[in-house]
Amino acid sequence: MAGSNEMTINLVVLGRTQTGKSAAGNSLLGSDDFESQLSPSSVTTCCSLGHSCHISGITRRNGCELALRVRVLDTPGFPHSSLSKERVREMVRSALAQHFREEGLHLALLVLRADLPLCPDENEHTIQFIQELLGPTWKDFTAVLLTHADKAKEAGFSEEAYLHSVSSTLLSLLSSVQHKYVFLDNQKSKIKEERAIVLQKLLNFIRQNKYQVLLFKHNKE
Ligand SMILES: Nc1nc2c(ncn2[C@@H]2O[C@H](COP(=O)(O)OP(=O)(O)OP(=O)(O)O)[C@@H](O)[C@H]2O)c(=O)[nH]1
Repeated sequence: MAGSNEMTINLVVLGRTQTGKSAAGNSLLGSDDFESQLSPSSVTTCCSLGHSCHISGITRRNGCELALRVRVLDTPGFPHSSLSKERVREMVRSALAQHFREEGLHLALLVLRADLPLCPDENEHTIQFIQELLGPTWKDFTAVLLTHADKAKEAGFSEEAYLHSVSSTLLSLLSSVQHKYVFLDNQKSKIKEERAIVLQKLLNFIRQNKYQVLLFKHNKE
């Protein structure tokens, strides 16, 4: 994960199609690596890895500034408009093994839209999908990324008011991942300061989990 004065964090974005996974990946990387667009069918059809350049001013170790490097694996959504659940799962599993086999995965980001309710059936399928991918310790390695925070704000919700109004399904999901969640406005988060705030929150989650990583084995497709 780290040289003497640098640190790399490995992330994967997972979730339903059109929730803003690719946009979130771009926000975290500060780039346009991933194709992100509004579409009536799923845009992302394969996994791809993007990495940021070295970012300064985010984190320190023993009083010394570390250059942070972020790697993000973008994935096709689940459910997907043209790929089966099994196909998406195998593609993601194989990409996790290919890209994070040596260094491991620090954090999976479950991407949900803050402006849409999370319903029990959808939640159940998503959790099952993540559990199948990450295994029994998935809760330690998962944080929720609430995209479209701008829309929730436009509708008059502060973060606090939002959390008072959300479905019990989302509240219980947030509780099961030890309240590791971040609101994200993908329109704004390429701004340096906004991006730094989000990255610092993710680093705190990784620190809370003692910098542990999930390792993946190659499996024959
Ligand atoms: N207003 C707003 N729009 C967003 C936000 N995040 C994503 N979008 C828009 O949502 C649409 C879908 O975003 P994508 O990044 O392509 O979503 P995805 O989950 O990768 O989509 P698929 O690859 O089709 O599964 C695009 O038009 C984005 O600009 C956000 O935080 N706020």
